[in-house]
Amino acid sequence: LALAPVIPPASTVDGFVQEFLNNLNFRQGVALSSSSQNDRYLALAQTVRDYLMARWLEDQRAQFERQSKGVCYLSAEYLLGRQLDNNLLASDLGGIAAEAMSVCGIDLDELRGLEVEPGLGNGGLGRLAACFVDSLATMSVPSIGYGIRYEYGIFRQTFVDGQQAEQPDQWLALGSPWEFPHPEAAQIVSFGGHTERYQDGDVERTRWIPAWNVQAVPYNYMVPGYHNGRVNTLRLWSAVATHAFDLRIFNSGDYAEAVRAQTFASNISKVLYPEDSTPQGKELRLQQQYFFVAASVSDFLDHHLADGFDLTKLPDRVIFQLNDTHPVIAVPELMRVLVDVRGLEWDAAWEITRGCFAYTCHTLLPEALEEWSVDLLGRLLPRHLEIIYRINEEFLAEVRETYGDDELRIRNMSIIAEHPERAIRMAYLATVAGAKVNGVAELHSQLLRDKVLPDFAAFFPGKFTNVTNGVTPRRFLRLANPGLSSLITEAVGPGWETDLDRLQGLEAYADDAGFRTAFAEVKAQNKVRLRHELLARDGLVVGEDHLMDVMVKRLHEYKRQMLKVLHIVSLYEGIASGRVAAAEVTPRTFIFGAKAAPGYAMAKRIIHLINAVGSVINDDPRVEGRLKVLFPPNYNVTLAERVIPAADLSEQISLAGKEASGTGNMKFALNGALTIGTDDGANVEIRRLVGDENFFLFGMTEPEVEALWSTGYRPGEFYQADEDLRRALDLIASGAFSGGDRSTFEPVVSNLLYDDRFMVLADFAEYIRAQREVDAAYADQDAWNRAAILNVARCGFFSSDRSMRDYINGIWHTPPAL
Ligand SMILES: CCc1ccc([C@H](C)CC(=O)N[C@@H]2O[C@H](CO)[C@@H](O)[C@H](O)[C@H]2O)cc1
Repeated sequence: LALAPVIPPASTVDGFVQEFLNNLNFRQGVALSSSSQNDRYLALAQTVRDYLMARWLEDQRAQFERQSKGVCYLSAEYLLGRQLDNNLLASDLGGIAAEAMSVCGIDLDELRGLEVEPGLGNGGLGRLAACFVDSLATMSVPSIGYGIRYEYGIFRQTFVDGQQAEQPDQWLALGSPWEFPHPEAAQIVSFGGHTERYQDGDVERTRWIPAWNVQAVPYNYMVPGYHNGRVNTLRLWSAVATHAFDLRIFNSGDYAEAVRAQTFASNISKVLYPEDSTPQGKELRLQQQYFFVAASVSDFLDHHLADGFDLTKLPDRVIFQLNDTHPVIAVPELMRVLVDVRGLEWDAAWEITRGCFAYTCHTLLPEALEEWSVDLLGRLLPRHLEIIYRINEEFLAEVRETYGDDELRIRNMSIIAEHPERAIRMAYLATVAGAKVNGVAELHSQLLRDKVLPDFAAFFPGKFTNVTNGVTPRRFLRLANPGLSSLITEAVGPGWETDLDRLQGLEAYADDAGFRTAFAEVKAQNKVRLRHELLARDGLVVGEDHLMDVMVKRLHEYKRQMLKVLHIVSLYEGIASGRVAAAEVTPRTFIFGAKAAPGYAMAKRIIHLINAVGSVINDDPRVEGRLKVLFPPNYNVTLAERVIPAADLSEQISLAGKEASGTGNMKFALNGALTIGTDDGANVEIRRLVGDENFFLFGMTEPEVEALWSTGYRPGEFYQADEDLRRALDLIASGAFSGGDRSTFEPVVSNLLYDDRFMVLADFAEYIRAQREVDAAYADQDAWNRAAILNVARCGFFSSDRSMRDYINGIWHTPPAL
């Protein structure tokens, strides 16, 4: 019986109904007649799980048996989005489920609306991890995603008087049907304490005497492949105390003390840090990083290697991909386990370790590169500090061998920064230990080599590479845009979902008037759907037959939401002043979606300004029907799936050299929106593939930005020289959007006039020029739709499956196990 295969339920409507009712009755413990909507949703989720379970268990067994090389993706964030529809799509059960639910008198649509998305990430990095694990499963690549099961994900954003307010994200409150706890596979993770040397025969060894421990309890999530019968695992760790409750203290009446250990421990996986660019250097953050990394490394060594596995062969068995610097403490952790626990020699252990890691950098902002103070790291992880010191010593010895006593270079390349305080440069540690280091778009990887880590690029020839990001076409095209998906299938046949280059087949249809009409109809339908969504969700009214001008991404000054605001204010000022006839302005609805890190004051002011501008414009009869500014709160994956298919214009307007890649830009292009953008991140590759004529390029290039910066950038000069710019800034400064109170947005205006680190004023004129081209182009709907179809046809490259192929061929060497 033990070896008997697990039989999934019958893939028939009756089979599904039976399974559903079983779950409702026996798992939820309710009868259909008395069941709540949430009971029905949970039972539905459990039923879909049951259909995927057999594949999952078989896959786990087969992966262990095969012992072929696999990927362990280490990420502090996974922005998964809702699971129900994706799992129904992957298992091709959508039709059966809808029918089965109607047999039970249930509206599947209502149930899918109940799902709370797991917001276990901030933005680009977290969503990319989710797209990558989806592609790895769909490509049958042996892999495990490891991360943290935060009790509270990214905060829920609401607006109070137009200002961002944050509420805790209680995503687990109504149960989480997609997770499987495995307390039996818990790992012990230690912290603090000290190290001591001891003699082991003629070998001097080190042992770590920790001060305290916690348990890491794994929760498994299914990652189903698309129509390939495969299910990979995402294992997220939750922290609990080793001794949850002290009865003796409880009986002494000190209840808080009795559970202090539990509270202390569970704090580790309590909440996601909402920063996505500036590390706060908080101890709890380092605890979180070490917690999931230590649990993951031990989990893999303990549960995924065949008995008697020869650890020197580990690099042929696994690659740990470091999703930015957040999991880099895994490097000294593997060294500790190999040397202190498994008893290997240092050199043998280092040989293994540097063959097992690769590092992806996701940023260009110097302030986003993590550094941990030697004090903090030494106190929390004393053994790891020792190991990092030795790694650095041996590395600098090699540097010295190559360059001699070039002290400046030594200091510049040292993993240990000396000023302002002694700190560990985590990006340097990742680069020294990683077999490969990659950026996430060609320009980004070039700048990594030339500007961010030039010494390392010179010292480690062949180590630096590029893998341009991608997005999963299952969620962001097939699921989010069913209208366009069926048009594509009609045109190029089925199968493009797992072979996105087949979109090229659409090229010919760009010249087919009938297809253009059908395409335009789909876009119009998606706009109607969004109109209903925003009205129901936030009471926001999308303009009829408006150009949908969309900017959705985290709020950050380098992404330049302020440039978008100045464009809107400039249009409004033109009409309000009577200088421009309203009829001359292309009717536009501007949609913003953006969360600001709670501690990022300027970002929060800009959110306030966007809402303030919106409420004035939306209530001004002079621009009625011409300009609309909508800012639905709490932008997340679910809202993205609604907004992106309805967009005409995708705003990718960061200062050149600042956005590592962007992935929203890819999702918009694949959904038939045209991009207005700078030559930054992956915009460069999008423009190259879709053609200059199908892309609205503007602004300085990265070298021009460098040149202007180095010659001294004086934003005030641009203000003086550009009348439109001056009028727009003056209108904001006048208090026109703050009830006449000039002080409200003064900090935003003066920051642009006297600092403007991301050169909003310098690129304004060019941006306005490009926006006028957009107006002109949009006036010819047929030409616009032709360009939009060509964007879809030429963006198959931006599938995360292609990204995975690049990682597999260039970094991991983990061929699919078919
Ligand atoms: C420690 C604070 C912190 C947290 C997250 C991050 C991330 C690296 C920020 C991030 O999400 N970067 C984005 O990663 C995407 C996926 O590669 C890129 O497409 C975006 O350009 C990049 O901003 C930096 C610093």
